[in-house]
Amino acid sequence: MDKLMIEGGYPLEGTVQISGAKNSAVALIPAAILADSHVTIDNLPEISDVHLLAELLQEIGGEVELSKHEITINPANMIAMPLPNGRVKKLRASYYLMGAMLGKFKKAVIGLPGGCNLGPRPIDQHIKGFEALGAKVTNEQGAIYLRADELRGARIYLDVVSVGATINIMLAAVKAKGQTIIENAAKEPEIIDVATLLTSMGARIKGAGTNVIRIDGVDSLSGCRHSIIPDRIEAGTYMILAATMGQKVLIDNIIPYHVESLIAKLREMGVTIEVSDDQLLIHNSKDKKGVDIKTLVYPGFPTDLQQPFSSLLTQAEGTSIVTDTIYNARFKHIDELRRMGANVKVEGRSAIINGKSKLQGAKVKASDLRAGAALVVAGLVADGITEITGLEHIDRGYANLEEKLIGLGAKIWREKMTEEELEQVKS
Ligand SMILES: CC(=O)N[C@H]1[C@@H](OP(=O)(O)OP(=O)(O)OC[C@H]2O[C@@H](n3ccc(=O)[nH]c3=O)[C@H](O)[C@@H]2O)O[C@H](CO)[C@@H](O)[C@@H]1O
Ligand SMILES: C=C(OP(=O)(O)O)C(=O)O
Repeated sequence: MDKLMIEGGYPLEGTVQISGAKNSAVALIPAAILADSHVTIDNLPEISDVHLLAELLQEIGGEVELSKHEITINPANMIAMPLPNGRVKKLRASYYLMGAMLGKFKKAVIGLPGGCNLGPRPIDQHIKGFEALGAKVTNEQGAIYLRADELRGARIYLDVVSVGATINIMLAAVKAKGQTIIENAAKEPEIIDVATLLTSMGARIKGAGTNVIRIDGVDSLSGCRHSIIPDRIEAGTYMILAATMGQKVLIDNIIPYHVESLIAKLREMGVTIEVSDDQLLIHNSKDKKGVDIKTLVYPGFPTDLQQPFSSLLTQAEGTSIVTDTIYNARFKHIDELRRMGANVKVEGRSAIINGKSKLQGAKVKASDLRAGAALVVAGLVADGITEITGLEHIDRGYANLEEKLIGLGAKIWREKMTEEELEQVKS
């Protein structure tokens, strides 16, 4: 097992290329199950979630060719093999196997998903959707059993705006008989990306990206080629890094419209941002002001950027309040930031950050993916060396992290953990 080492204090300058979106890729790969022939997906990010899903598709008989930035899936010989354990627990998006396999085979057995531990992450809205389409759903010893004689379109109102439930219901509904209407649907760009792939496969979907999605079921779906949208969360993380430690950083291969809430908050802090078609140029300012943020569903401020943004706020003057309305326990990075010298306390669903603090390198642990990103931001600005364990979380979502940061002038590298450190991780 490796740990990430950062020697802080070096300014960042240059260009960083943004990879394809993790949260699209992890839905597009399971969506390929629904096709009758080869589906090729490019602009694929090199992250562990993609590898895990490729292996899961192979477990059910898929032929998968995976190269650096492209995956081709031939679903022709797939079968409804139960996947109750193992890899499904290692990522969140394995829940999309429920919708895709139910849509294709009318049955599936899938273990409960893993993913970042951010407090309770129920899947009741996914199940409500599957049941409305005619599936019988039971939870037996931690695995979800789904079975339907026939899937029939239905009107489904989501009680909670959920990215996962919206996509999962789309996957189950595209081959159902008749029309499905998803009301109070999530509007994230990744939902549009999945709808675009399904439409290229022959599905009939209207309204993706709005809060009402209409799906007219079709009998069969064919193979196609699809290119993944840029990762707005990875882009946002580099924007935050640039605002923390950058001089002039160009964020390339990005859809600026997808990060408008972050652009607005960075400008409010005093950061200068030049926006063009698919690039953003960030000029850092030494005198940044603290701001308050509240995470909301898209197009609000994304919860996935709340953690790295907290690290930036430790470097801004004054008091900032960060409130997460999506997850009530997404503050595991705060204790680690305090160990590095940040003046932060958590009260209920908010973190109160008093800046500006001088951060000191320390041994810290990434408890989840974006907590890891928060610690990378803090490590780059801190004095001395920061050692980050829990890299398996960071590797789920950041493609070529060290390579990209070294390209910007950071001092960052991986080292093997010592026996003693491995023991501590296990205990
Ligand atoms: C793989 C993927 O795309 N992950 C993203 C997805 O996660 P995920 O799809 O799990 O997140 P959701 O949008 O479903 O969750 C939003 C909120 O709804 C709640 N909820 C959700 C489903 C449900 O059936 N019942 C319920 O109560 C959740 O607990 C949470 O409080 O969207 C989150 C919110 O933008 C992001 O943080 C994750 O990066
Ligand atoms: C919470 C996240 O991922 P997941 O839903 O895959 O755990 C994330 O990407 O920040």
